[in-house]
Amino acid sequence: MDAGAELQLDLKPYLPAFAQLQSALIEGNRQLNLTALTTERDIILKHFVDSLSCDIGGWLSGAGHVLDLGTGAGFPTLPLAIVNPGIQFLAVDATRKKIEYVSRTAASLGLSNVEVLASRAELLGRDLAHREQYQRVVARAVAALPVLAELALPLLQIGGLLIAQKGQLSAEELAAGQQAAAELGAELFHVKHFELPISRDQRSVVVMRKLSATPSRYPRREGIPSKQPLFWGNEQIKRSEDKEA
Ligand SMILES: C[S@@+](CC[C@H](N)C(=O)[O-])C[C@H]1O[C@@H](n2cnc3c(N)ncnc32)[C@H](O)[C@@H]1O
Repeated sequence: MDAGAELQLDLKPYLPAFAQLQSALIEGNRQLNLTALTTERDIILKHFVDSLSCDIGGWLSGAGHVLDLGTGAGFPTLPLAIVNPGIQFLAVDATRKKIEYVSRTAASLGLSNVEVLASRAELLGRDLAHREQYQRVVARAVAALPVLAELALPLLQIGGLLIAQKGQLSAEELAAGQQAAAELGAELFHVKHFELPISRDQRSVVVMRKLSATPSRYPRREGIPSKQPLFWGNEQIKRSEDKEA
């Protein structure tokens, strides 16, 4: 079974770049402990193919600038940048050593469409150079939906889309995410549940669309969105983390 074909992608022209990315990740992991996934199969399926599934609905088409919030070791940015040379990606993470790794790896792959920034979403969301500047924000496995909504939606232009990649998603989390989106000037636009090719792991992509300017009181200061999530109790967060563990 061709995992790319299941996502309706012809990955053949990009295989050399993905092989190089895999070597960089294995090497980077030795020094920096970047990922728990270390077998070739897991890296290809659960990092590369999973990252590419971010665009399973074609939501990146027409986007010039995409911000990847909480990119970690460069996911989904690096796989997406390989297959979308016409889109400019800004990979953001709070952890500097991860961002330095992403920067080195993008340079070694010759990906001129990747820029990086070590910062927290709560700071960028209050910085006019970034607030309401992006056509798309992507985020894979970063936070519960209501938390992610507060971190990401202030960064979107009106009409822009947040594309959130999740593992299993409860109805409770989705409902809280929908309420948070409304509070922040957005709507729940689309939810797609699917299985990863080959491994058949459950995945969901949640898309929110920005409808109006986010009220200036959001995002709240660093750490508050995850400590006191909008419309979502700490007990619920704990249960959702237990389920993902
Ligand atoms: C579980 S990792 C996921 C990394 C990557 N997206 C992936 O799918 O492999 C979550 C990442 O989000 C980053 N992060 C969490 N909260 C953040 C915030 N408020 N601002 C910036 N980065 C954040 C963390 O540093 C971490 O690297």
